[in-house]
Amino acid sequence: MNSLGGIRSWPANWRSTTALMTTTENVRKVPQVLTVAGSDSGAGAGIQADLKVCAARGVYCASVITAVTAQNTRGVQSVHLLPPEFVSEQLKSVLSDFEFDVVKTGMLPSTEIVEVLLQNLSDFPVRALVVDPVMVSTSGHVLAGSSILSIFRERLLPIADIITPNVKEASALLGGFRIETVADMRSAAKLLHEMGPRFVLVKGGDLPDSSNSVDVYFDGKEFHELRSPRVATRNTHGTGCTLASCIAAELAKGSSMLSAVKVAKRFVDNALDYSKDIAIGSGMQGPFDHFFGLKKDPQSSRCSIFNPDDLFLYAVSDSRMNRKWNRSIVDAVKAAIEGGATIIQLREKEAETREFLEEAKACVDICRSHGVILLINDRIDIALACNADGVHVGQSDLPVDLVRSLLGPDKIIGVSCKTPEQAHQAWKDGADYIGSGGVFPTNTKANNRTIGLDGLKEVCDASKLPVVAIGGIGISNAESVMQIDAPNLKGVAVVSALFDQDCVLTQAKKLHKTLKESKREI
Ligand SMILES: Cc1ncc(COP(=O)(O)OP(=O)(O)O)c(N)n1
Ligand SMILES: Cc1ncsc1CCOP(=O)(O)O
Repeated sequence: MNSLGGIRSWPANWRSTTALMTTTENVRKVPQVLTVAGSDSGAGAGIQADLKVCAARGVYCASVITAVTAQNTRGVQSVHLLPPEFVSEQLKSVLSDFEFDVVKTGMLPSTEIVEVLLQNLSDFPVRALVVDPVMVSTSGHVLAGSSILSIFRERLLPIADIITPNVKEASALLGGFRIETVADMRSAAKLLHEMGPRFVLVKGGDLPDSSNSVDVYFDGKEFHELRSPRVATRNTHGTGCTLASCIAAELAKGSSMLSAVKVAKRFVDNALDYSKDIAIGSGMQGPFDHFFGLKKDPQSSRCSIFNPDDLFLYAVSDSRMNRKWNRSIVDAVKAAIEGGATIIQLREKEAETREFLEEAKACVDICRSHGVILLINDRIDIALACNADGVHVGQSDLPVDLVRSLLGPDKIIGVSCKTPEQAHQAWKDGADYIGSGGVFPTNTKANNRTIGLDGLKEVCDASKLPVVAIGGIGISNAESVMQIDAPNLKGVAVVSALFDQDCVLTQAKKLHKTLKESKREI
């Protein structure tokens, strides 16, 4: 928090000071979040959603209730505000006892309740504050009126680490600022940032006419547009609370802010997708299932953190090239990420196991701090030992179904496929994506049959999984790959175009720009 005192070392000391540390022998400190929000009797949003999200993400969550709503899938029938003194009693009770890593706020329905929250946060400082400025329910019911706007602007936002308004809330906080486009969202994020929060996430789910939902993240210097395909479902009640409490949970576990936001967005997207057909209640806004990640059905619930758009610029490392250019894997990976790589694979064919493990661990740290996925080529043992996000295997490596049983439901598995039959098998065996190529001739992999753009298209057409193209791809031909007519082709995987180059950072930036200018964007 910015000015209420307490620990103010974000983000440099964040990892080292939080979460999971053993305080004395046999005592384990569990990451802890406090949610200060309203109760939803239908349990899709509010306190109930926050508790479920934290449980699903492995974080303890305590709850201070500000209001009780009579609410179901048809809407909000009635709201009962708790007396501010009693909200204060609850706050004192838990803040004086627990060591919260993060406080997350939801429905703060009156100025008096915001006042008691501010007073208690001043008395009991916490490390981070996530503010979801809840104002109107999904069904259109006002949950916090315009009277709270000035205390939000003047006193709550300045001490928030991140605020997560939707476009209507952002507009209200900015006195009616019109937000109709992603460009408007960027302007709004900038103006909100000037009010004092360290990070701003403006959620664009309510913007019309886009097949993607775009959220705009601003850290005071840089913007990130986080896109995901819209899920056609009535079960969207509670998405805002879920996103904010997942951010809080990930921060409590030690994530950087960008990583927490990316994981939270994927969590919401995957929960919506998993739950799109469930039927709870008879109204227009159904709840979704926060515990999809715990289900064991291999086809539907595996990839709790995998977003196919991450395949956009897939950087595959190569030890020979790093040696040739005299740089470490870690430096190469860092430069690739800084240049725009959206996923990293360590493909170190000649590395000694022990040395590879140490390098892989360092790369995991870098990737986590940037919110970028890291996969290991072929080596299931290294992937498990360094807790990578998953593996990429070929047709002559361990079979995918066995890899899945070794890695469990949450890890990402990619598999190389040159034919429609292999693509179908990969899906049946529980892979998350396929890599298809060599699209063009390459010197990086010996004796590798080239399948061309036509072969790639055939594989994409047959694949139920997202596809990334590989083999001989670089700045000069990336556009021709992205322009093949295949909606599941999500990006390109490259080795030499990034790593057999003088400057990885420059090449990654150029390739990222080329891909963005070609047909598909994330
Ligand atoms: C994204 C991606 N696609 C394909 C490959 C090739 O993997 P594989 O067939 O296992 O060959 P090797 O990489 O082991 O030579 C890949 N690595 N990444
Ligand atoms: C690993 C792999 N699998 C198919 S082609 C290939 C090599 C890709 O390397 P480059 O991007 O340098 O052509």
